Amino acid sequence: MKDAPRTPRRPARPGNAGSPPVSNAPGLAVRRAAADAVDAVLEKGRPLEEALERLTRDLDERDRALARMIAATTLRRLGTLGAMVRDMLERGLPDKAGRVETILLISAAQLLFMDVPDHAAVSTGVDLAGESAATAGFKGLVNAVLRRIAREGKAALPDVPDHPLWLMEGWTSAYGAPGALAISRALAQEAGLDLTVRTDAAGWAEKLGGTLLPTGTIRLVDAGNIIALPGFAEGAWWVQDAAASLPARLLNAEPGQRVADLCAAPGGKTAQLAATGAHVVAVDRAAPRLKRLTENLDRLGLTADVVEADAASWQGDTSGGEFDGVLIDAPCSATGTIRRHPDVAWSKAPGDIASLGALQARILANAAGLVKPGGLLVYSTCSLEPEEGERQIEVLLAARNDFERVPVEPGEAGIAAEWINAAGEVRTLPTHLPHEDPRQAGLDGFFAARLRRRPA
Ligand SMILES: C[S@@+](CC[C@H](N)C(=O)[O-])C[C@H]1O[C@@H](n2cnc3c(N)ncnc32)[C@H](O)[C@@H]1O
Repeated sequence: MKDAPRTPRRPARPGNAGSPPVSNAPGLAVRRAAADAVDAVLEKGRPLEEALERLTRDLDERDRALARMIAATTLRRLGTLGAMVRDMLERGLPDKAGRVETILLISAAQLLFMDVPDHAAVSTGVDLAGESAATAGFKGLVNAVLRRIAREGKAALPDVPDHPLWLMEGWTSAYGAPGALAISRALAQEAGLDLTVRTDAAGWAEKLGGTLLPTGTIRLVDAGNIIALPGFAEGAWWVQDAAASLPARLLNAEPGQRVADLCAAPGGKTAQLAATGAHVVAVDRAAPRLKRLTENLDRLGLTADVVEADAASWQGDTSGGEFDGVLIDAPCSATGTIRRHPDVAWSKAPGDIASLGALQARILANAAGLVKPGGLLVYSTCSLEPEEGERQIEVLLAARNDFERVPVEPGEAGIAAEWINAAGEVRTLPTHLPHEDPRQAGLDGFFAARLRRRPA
């Protein structure tokens, strides 16, 4: 999803040469992994999940989950944590402080936002500083700052956005200043787990103890181990945010129709389309992700033709010419999914929006040629940035006067009127579907437009 070169967010740090021996004190390996994962995101632009997989390989399941929670919480609340740490460090940190800042951030995340005893958060932070020659000299400072945060921090959380300035500026120009702040606050909350079911959504909601949303999605809070939940093994449902379930439904695919799902892996939308009885061709350029798509379809007992190809140049399969429907779930910045992937806010840079936008335009232009006259084209992204959504459709419609929008109607697929923009396109926001319990609230930020190729 991201090919652009990264600019390190902070200067590279000295290595650990000559460091004191690495300790195996309880809880320390977890914090070390969390700190390394945060550094991998902030300094190298690596995806958090990829970094954690590598760094937590030797931990047991419980410690892996704790390391993930510490790193994700740190990234989710990074604006607040950074401001707090800076406030507490009256004279700032010298350049040679190495990763003292990361140690302070992950420890403050535990103190302020997690159910970790204060003494454990402070002592593991101090021990972590003591592990490296570059940071050992700051143990006293780490101890003092963390004790002060434990004492005073919760009552004095800085009121700052948790997301980088360039994203806040983009959201302000798209959604207004109050809208951008509300989006940032909503994105700082951890999302519940949403499931799309094949049939009997109400019955499965009851069996799983979840809430049935207007879109037909089941929302779970504290779901635990997904594969142990009823219905997983028999393929009754799959994980998919409520907003992510909308684009495929806008295609209104019917049994016997030929439908192309471009940028299909790992197959959440392919499964939806295949479940309608349509003949689905699923296209993606990433072979490992297509393998996951095939495994997912197998578990669900669904079938699709699977094609490894570049959607910007794929000319269709040989079996039947143009398609009744084409869905594009384009590669994008994924800023709409920051609740679930807090690293996205910090691993992306403004240049990514431009380069992804260029790829999206090429895929959209090619896909338009695959739709038969009278057929539908749905274009979607999980991005909050209009450059990856609304602007792409404007450009396509300016170039292809044989296409027109088919506006989305309120109530269609459970879509609320406030999720539809003036052009009749879906624009969901993390502030939508409000609920007093933040784990029950919100939608991923998605854009979806439905177009028809005019009949010949
Ligand atoms: C947002 S994800 C798709 C999610 C998927 N539709 C689902 O619902 O599970 C975007 C996908 O686009 C694929 N992709 C990126 N560039 C592509 C290209 N030029 N051609 C085809 N697929 C591409 C990526 O491999 C990735 O799987």
